[in-house]
Amino acid sequence: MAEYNRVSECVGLITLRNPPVNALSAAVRQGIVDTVQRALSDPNVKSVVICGQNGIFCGGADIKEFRSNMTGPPLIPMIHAIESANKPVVAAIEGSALGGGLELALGCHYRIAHSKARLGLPEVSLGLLPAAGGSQRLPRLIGVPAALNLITTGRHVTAAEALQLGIVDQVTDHNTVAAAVKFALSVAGRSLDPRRISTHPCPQQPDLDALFEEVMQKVRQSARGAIAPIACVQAVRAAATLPYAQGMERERELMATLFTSGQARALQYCFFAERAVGRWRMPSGARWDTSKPRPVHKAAVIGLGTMGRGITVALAQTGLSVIAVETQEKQLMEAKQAISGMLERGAKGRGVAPALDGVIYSQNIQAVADVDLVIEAVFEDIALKTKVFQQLSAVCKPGTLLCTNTSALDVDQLASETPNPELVVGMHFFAPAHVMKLLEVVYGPRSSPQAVATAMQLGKKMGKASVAVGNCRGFVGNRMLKPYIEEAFFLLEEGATPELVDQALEEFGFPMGVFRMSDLSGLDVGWRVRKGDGLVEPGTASGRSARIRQGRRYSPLGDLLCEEGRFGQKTGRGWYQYDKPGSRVARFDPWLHSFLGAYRAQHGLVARRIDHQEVLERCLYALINEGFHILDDGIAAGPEDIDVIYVSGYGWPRHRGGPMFYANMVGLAKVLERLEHYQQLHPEVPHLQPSSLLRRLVASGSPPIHKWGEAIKKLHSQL
Ligand SMILES: CC(C)(COP(=O)(O)OP(=O)(O)OC[C@H]1O[C@@H](n2cnc3c(N)ncnc32)[C@H](O)[C@@H]1OP(=O)(O)O)[C@@H](O)C(=O)NCCC(=O)NCCSC(=O)CC(=O)CCCCCCCCCCCCC(=O)O
Ligand SMILES: NC(=O)C1=CN([C@@H]2O[C@H](COP(=O)(O)OP(=O)(O)OC[C@H]3O[C@@H](n4cnc5c(N)ncnc54)[C@H](O)[C@@H]3O)[C@@H](O)[C@H]2O)C=CC1
Repeated sequence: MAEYNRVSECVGLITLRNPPVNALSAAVRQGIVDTVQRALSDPNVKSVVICGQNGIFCGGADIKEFRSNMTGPPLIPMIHAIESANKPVVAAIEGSALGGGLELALGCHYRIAHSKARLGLPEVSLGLLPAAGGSQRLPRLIGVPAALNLITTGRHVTAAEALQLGIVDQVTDHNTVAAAVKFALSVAGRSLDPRRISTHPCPQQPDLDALFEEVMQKVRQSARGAIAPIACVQAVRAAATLPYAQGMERERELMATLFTSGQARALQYCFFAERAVGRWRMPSGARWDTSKPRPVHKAAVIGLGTMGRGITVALAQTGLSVIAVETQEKQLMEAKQAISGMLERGAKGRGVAPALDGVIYSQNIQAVADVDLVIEAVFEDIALKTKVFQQLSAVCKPGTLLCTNTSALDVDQLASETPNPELVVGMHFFAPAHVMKLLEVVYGPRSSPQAVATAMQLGKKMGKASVAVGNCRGFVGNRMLKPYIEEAFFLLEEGATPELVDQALEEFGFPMGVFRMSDLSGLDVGWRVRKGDGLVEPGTASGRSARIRQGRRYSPLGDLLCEEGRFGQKTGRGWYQYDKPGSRVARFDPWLHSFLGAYRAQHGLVARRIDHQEVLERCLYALINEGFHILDDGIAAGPEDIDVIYVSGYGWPRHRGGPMFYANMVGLAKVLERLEHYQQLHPEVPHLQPSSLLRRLVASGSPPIHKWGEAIKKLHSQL
């Protein structure tokens, strides 16, 4: 709703009231229509101010309404009525003015913002465009290049940048509403014609065609198949080339296509999923709203290799004091230099001072005695980690939380080696840890809810998409990756090439296909794990039996490449070749292709034609199938948890919503049918055996994804 008051005798003050972000629900839109009419028809009112309650102007359209029958007054005529008003209307912007919220403000004649406010048109990140006139008014106000940048990226700007761009007229450090009321009084009676943005022509822009061509090319490249950024460019082009009314018609047409698209559904699902994972719950019944995190002021990182360095930076950037411990002197010196460099570069990007003094370096584990939380990032070796955890238990003050960044070791086993297993959780960061958004917080049966709450809160403070997951081999992300990679290897054996597999996955929207990714992260990583699992054998045996290990189909292709010293980018050779070690541009490698040919001949495999559809079905459905096992096992609390992990940590295209959302879109029955089909063809591949949860969901009528939680509970209670 919107509340109306008369202040300073002749200013009509309209306050949007719809916590928490004053989204433009039907009731709020109705409230705005009614109160604007009231203010305009009151002869005592000379000017109008629109603000939002609780320090936030407006978070835009109510996204939850998009999936329902939208009722209430539409935004476009509402904003038009404000712009056409014969009394000045001033937007008093505190907190955020986003999407429809900024479009509302652009319909006002003046905009005053608090210095801490943020403004933006983030619709593109929801698969939409600013379709309440935003795509037509913003270019008229700030010019085509700046508007293109804001609308195609959806980025939020600070009040200072908004002032510089000309989006707002004034920025205040004081009470924004008071400043806006004062301003509204000062402009009462002035001509409003120059203030109606829709009546302006777009500022002249030399060589408009070249500009749009260049932007379109860039946007197509970065969009990876997303359609909204392209529609945003087309809408701004309409603003630049057509009269306002025709531009609005184009905006409507483009929005009509986007609004009902699967991509918009996927992106809006991601928006809510990212928030839902913060409301974590454990199988024990412990949950986010009943578990109080401990305060963390001082933290420690043990082991300053690749991961420890990034984790130290991420912690220091949140303002924590960090004790960084590394036993090897040379490593310590290198780490110090690297961490300082990362902190300086990060601070420069954010226009703040680097937190160099926030990090204290030591070679002695005793230095961590008074920290609140430790993150261990030493070599992936259970004996070493156990020793470190025992040392930490002896050194740290009582109650210190002990976290491990292990990627594959058993968190429960580590916990059981300490006197206080309830204080142990996994904090699984992804490389580079100060950049990658994802954090898996891994709890064991003995982890206390407070320990989980503390790690989750710390993750949030570091700006991570933090997801609480149960303990199992590979946790959620890497466990699902295993069948995906294995299928890619099998496809090579059967006739595919790394280029074909990667192209299919990249066209689907992954930034890199599985083989380019493997070259980037290093083939030796998986090799070490497979060796540890006893799967690697000398590469001389041939025939089918050589490719069955531990009772299931196994492809030794990755091992054979490693035996050749082909570890990927770091050695300049892997699934592709590179100009030199460390180079990034993957090139076709004739050696690899003759190697594949020889390998198939040795094993009696006849190459067949494999198309993109088979690549996608086998790699993605195998991964999704594992996701259903994970849900069935209770390792992830819901499909949103899996999807957030995949979108924020594994390059799953956001406009496809995550693997479980994708399965829901494709149709569970179809996923099941294709898995059954491939399982019949490859009976020695257990990960193609459809999960019993998938079967049961299909049998129960394939409920939509938001009902899976309920359905799983019901299915489990029937077991
Ligand atoms: C605002 C924020 C920056 C606040 O952040 P923070 O404080 O961190 O809080 P959060 O945890 O993010 O949020 C708290 C809580 O609020 C919920 N929420 C936030 N924003 C919204 C929202 N806009 N709608 C609903 N709910 C919202 C959030 O989910 C949390 O709740 P929880 O999930 O329960 O935990 C931050 O929240 C933020 O960034 N919000 C989103 C801002 C945004 O993206 N805004 C843009 C929205 S889209 C928009 O505005 C588009 C338009 O206005 C266009 C309107 C046109 C629509 C007309 C449809 C016409 C259809 C065309 C068919 C044509 C047919 C034909 O003609 O033929
Ligand atoms: N590298 C990656 O991409 C990822 C690694 N991980 C996990 O993070 C952990 C660390 O991995 P990396 O950083 O890659 O290893 P790394 O080999 O780069 O660094 C490990 C560091 O620990 C130091 N160290 C060893 N024993 C120590 C001790 N007792 N006290 C203090 N320092 C000690 C070593 O000197 C070395 O500098 C491993 O458990 C790994 O599985 C998790 C996610 C991703």
